[in-house]
Amino acid sequence: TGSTRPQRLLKAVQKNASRGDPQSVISAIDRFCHSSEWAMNVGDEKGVILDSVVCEVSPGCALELGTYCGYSTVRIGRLLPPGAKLITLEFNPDYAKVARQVIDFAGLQEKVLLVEGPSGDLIPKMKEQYGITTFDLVFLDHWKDRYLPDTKLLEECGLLRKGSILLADNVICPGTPDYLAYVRSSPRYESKYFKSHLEYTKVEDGLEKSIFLG
Ligand SMILES: O=C(NCc1cccc(CNc2ccc3[nH]ncc3c2)c1)c1cc(-c2ccc(F)cc2)cc(O)c1O
Ligand SMILES: [Mg+2]
Repeated sequence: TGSTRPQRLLKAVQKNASRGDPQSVISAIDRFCHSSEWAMNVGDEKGVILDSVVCEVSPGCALELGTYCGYSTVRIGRLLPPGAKLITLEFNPDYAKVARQVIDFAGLQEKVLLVEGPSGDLIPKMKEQYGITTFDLVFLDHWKDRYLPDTKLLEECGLLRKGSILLADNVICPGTPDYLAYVRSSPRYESKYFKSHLEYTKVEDGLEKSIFLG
C-alpha cells in the first residue's frame, strides 16, 4: 500500500538532512513542504517567531501539545539550554512513530520526551508521572478546540507559574476563537498577537503569546 505524507516527509529528512544536525532537519522539512507537499508544520516564517520566544524564555521545562512530525519539537529542542527538557504530546500513533524518528535523526532524544495520548488525560499526570512542577513554556499546536480546555486544565493542575508563557499556533487559520477571547479578556493573562502567515502559504495566520500572571 502507499506511503503517508508523514512517511514521505521522514524520507525527505533521511535523504536531505545530516544526522545530529537539527538545522538541516528543519531545512529539509521546509524544502519538502515548499516544493513537494504542504504539511501542517509551524513552518519557517512562524518558526522564526517561535525561535525568538524560546530564546527569550530559555525554558528549563517546556510542553508541546501536538507533535505531528516533530518539526516544531526540533525547532524548540535545538534551542533549549543544557539540562532543559521538552515534553511533547501526540495522540495519533502514526504521527508519533514518524516524529520519534525525526527527533532521533536530529539528535535531540536526550532533551525531548514524546508521550503518546490525549492531552486531557496526560496533563493531570504531569506532576506525578513526569516529576514536573511547572512549565516555563507551553506551545499549543494540537486540535484547535482543545486549546481552551487544556489551558484551563493546566491552570487547575497548578502547572503554570507567574510568568509562564503560552504560545499558540493557528489563532487565525484554522482559528481558535474561544481560546483567543479567553486569554485576551482574562485578567490572569497578558496577551500579544504576532501576525504572520499560514505555513508555506500567503494566507494570514499568527501566533498568540500569553504570559500567565498567576
Ligand atoms: O489542525 C491542526 N493541527 C492539529 C491536528 C490536526 C490533525 C491531527 C492532529 C493529531 N494530533 C493531536 C490531536 C489531539 C491531541 N491532544 N493532545 C495531543 C494531541 C495531538 C492534530 C492544524 C491545521 C492547519 C491547517 C489545515 C488545513 C488548512 F487548510 C489550513 C490550516 C494548520 C496547522 O498549523 C495546524 O496545526
Ligand atoms: Mg499548527
